[in-house]
Amino acid sequence: APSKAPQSLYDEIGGAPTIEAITENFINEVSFNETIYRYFEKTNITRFREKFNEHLCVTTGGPCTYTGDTMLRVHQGKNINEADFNTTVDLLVNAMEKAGLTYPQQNQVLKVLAPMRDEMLYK
Ligand code: HEM
Repeated sequence: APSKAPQSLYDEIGGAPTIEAITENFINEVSFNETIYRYFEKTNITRFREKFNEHLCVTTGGPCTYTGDTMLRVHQGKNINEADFNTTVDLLVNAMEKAGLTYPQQNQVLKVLAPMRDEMLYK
């Protein structure tokens, strides 16, 4: 039998509805975390939702184009420290958990995001 092409993580987790659920959960998590919410006080949430969603779609191998700014540019001037970065990752993990991703699926996402860390810290 012909072998099937490997499914992307995007397809495996349920595609667009799941990505949208993660984004929505993440926004919710941030809004309940005083320390991290502080960074987002002046943020246009409509834009953030759209760009974060696209970014997550691309991160999971989905059929999207990211139209936002680079991670460096977006987080520049915020002087994000390691503790706050780690807290934000925890919030993202909660968001993925609540969207039904398994532990290995969550780790796959974090593995793709990990190299972007240096573009965000202390800029
Ligand atoms: C875990 C890795 C992270 C990813 C993948 C990520 C991704 C993104 C994306 C895609 C945007 C939207 C870009 C755009 O509008 O063009 C954004 C915006 C933003 N991010 Fe992150 N981010 C991460 C970590 C963080 C952390 C650790 C903080 C702060 C503690 C943070 C604070 C912000 C803020 C405040 C904005 C809105 C920018 C603004 O209002 O000017 N992000 N991020």
